[in-house]
Amino acid sequence: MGTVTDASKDATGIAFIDKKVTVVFVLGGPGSGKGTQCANIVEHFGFTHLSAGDLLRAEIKSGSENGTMIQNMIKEGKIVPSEVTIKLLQKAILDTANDKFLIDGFPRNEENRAAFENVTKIEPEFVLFFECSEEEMERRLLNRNQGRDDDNIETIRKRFKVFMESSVPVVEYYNSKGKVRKIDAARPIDEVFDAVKGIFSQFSKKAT
Ligand SMILES: Nc1ncnc2c1ncn2[C@@H]1O[C@H](COP(=O)(O)OP(=O)(O)OP(=O)(O)O)[C@@H](O)[C@H]1O
Ligand SMILES: Nc1ccn([C@H]2C[C@H](O)[C@@H](COP(=O)(O)O)O2)c(=O)n1
Ligand SMILES: [Mg+2]
Repeated sequence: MGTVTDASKDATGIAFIDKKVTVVFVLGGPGSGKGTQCANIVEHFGFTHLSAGDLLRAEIKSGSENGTMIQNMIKEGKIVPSEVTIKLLQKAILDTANDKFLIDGFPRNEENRAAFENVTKIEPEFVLFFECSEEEMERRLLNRNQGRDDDNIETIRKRFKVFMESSVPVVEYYNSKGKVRKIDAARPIDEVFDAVKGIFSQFSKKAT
């Protein structure tokens, strides 16, 4: 892991990422199975999974000064300002002694994408994109039963709208750079992972 000194910290006190890392962005609609497949990739290929949504939910629980703002935005299905999310991602990357990261649910809009690139100078290796119909995603979210504030039909519909309007353009941006690896995520979990494995074959398998 790279050395972090005061001189390498930015104006917000967060250190620059001065270690060489491999980053894969994992994108897809709400409920497309990003978290489920990231857990499989971690187990088989030794990546560290950073879910932007999980980091934001942990920030709410921690009692941070941004907690109420984040909670309100998540309840409304809106995207939290990039500076907040990027700071959490930077800290997680620096605090982890691994050099391979799955960044799940980020970048969610053009602001996320451009700010991450400007601040961290990290280019993703590729973007893993889970494609699934809204009908199937809605069914999965309503059955998830993890007590998430945003897994109710009203917020789910708002999340779908934000995904189409703000997140799909980010996928299109990376597609124009030849970086998107698209997966049919409507199939059963094991079949989706078979397709994911093919894409990750360039990374060595974790020793068991
Ligand atoms: N291929 C699949 N077939 C059926 N159910 C699935 C599949 N993949 C995931 N699920 C289930 O669907 C629900 C949503 O999956 P998951 O949490 O992985 O989605 P997500 O893309 O991370 O969603 P979010 O964006 O809301 O965090 C979970 O209950 C999970 O067990
Ligand atoms: N880059 C991000 C990622 C997530 N959020 C907020 C808004 C999402 O609806 C919510 C849940 O994310 P998920 O767990 O479904 O990936 O978290 C955000 O503002 N910015
Ligand atoms: Mg998730």
